[in-house]
Amino acid sequence: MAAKLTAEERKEGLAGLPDWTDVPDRDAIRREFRFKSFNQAFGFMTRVAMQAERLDHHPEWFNVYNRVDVTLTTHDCDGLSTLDLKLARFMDRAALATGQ
Ligand SMILES: C[C@H](O)[C@H](O)[C@H]1CNC2=NC(N)=NC(=O)C2=N1
Repeated sequence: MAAKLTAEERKEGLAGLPDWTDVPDRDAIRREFRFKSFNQAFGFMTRVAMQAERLDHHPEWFNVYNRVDVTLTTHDCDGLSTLDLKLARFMDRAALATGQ
């Protein structure tokens, strides 16, 4: 089971993820991705979905047309774990590769 990050690990991890922000009243992070089209947004979601299955770690997300709002947290430890940092980094790379 994924362990909750310590305050130090959380700070270090988030330093490398400047586009992600803390969710108020929840130990979670969020980012809003915007693409040129629904096709690009859904392509991004498809790549992320396959990685989420590989990691056995799944995003909370909401899509409208070209927008994908993502919240990451680990239900198993009721907070942020290394899996959230991993998935956030993957999403940042996938968004760049999609041509955001
Ligand atoms: C049984 C299964 O491995 C767990 O429910 C996994 C699946 N995906 C998950 N995703 C997220 N975000 N948090 C979890 O704690 C989690 N747990």
